[in-house]
Amino acid sequence: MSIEIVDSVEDKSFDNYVTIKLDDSLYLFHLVYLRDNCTSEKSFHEETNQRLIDVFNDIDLETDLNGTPSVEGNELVVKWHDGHISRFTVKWLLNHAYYPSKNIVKNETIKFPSRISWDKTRFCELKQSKDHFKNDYNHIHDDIVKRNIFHEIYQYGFTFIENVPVSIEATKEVSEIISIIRPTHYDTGVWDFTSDLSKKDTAYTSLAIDMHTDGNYWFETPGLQLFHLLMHDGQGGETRICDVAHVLKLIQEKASKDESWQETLEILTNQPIEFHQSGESENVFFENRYPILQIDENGELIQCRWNTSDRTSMLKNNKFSVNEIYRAMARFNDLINDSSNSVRFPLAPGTILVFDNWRVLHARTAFNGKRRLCGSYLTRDDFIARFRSLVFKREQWLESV
Ligand SMILES: C[N+](C)(C)CCCC[C@H](N)C(=O)O
Ligand SMILES: O=C(O)CCC(=O)C(=O)O
Repeated sequence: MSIEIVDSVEDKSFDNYVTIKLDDSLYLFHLVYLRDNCTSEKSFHEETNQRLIDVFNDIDLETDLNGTPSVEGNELVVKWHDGHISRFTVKWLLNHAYYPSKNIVKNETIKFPSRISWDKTRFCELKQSKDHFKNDYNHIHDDIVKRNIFHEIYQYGFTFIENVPVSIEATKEVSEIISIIRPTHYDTGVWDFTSDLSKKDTAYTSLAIDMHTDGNYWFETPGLQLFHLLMHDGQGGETRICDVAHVLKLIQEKASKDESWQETLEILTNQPIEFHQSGESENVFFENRYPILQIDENGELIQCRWNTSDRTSMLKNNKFSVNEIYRAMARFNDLINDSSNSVRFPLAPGTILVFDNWRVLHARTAFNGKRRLCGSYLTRDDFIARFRSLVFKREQWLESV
């Protein structure tokens, strides 16, 4: 595919551009964009994959954005008036084309596997199938490479790892294989708790806790959460989980047919709700800037923040009437607790449950007897970064940054 320069302006600073013809299509690149993204040794650090030239501080924006484009071999070459020379391959130009956009790399190879939402029926099908959620501690590194653990957490929002030694050490080991343990005031590492109110939170009691995500009172809510039951010599204490990605689809489906559900969706995705953690006198946490459901421009779930026990009693800076807010919350609560949308199972020593705390709600039934649960909060960025490096070869990724 050969490059043909169709048009260019080269002496008007930010307004400079070059229009090229590639494969019978026209693409326009502003010269400031090409200068900023020059891949020459002087402009870009090959090993760290970072810019070396700061286009805003290192060059004179009035004169150094002026350049003369030409074609040499099969590369677009820009000779800048300060003497610097940039060269761009056809693949780079197509991959970075933005006017119009034609991102050949991202469309074809640099996409994460799709997320797969589930209800109770789908959960049971997956759980009963022989090739889902059957990760084994003794083969954990194979299970990671065989596209299970990381893929299941990313695609389904949770997974199980079996045959884990019933210990804090093994739980820490598994946590650190998956991501980096997020230290908090509960514990700087793997937390190990029982119903002794050692921390002033109902998790440290034997009370039931309804469906919730943890850490809604933090700006940085825990990305993943990991549970490993160490022992329980009583009844109850069962876990329930629900996929909010699935519940969001149900709400969107209802909203597409019913105005009152449109308002419900509007409230859930736009009304900021306040959360707090005030049980500990020396640590009082509070966050009030986010709605129950954050969704992206495609209507996909970014994050759910829900916890009836940690929600504050304040509803003052409202975008909606209080009665409508409660109606919307009640509808959400009904859906997440609907037995067709949630599953219930006992945790068991030796089996780790790890889940996406931005997507999967969890709950606990009341219990009696001595119960010891350990686990960890895991950072989300490091999980996604490790997952990305499993899914993409670095060179694939480099072409798209
Ligand atoms: C997990 N661990 C027992 C350490 C803390 C539990 C904190 C629960 C808190 N109400 C929240 O929802 O964030
Ligand atoms: O005790 C459990 O099973 C879980 C407690 C809980 O929900 C939490 O720690 O967030």
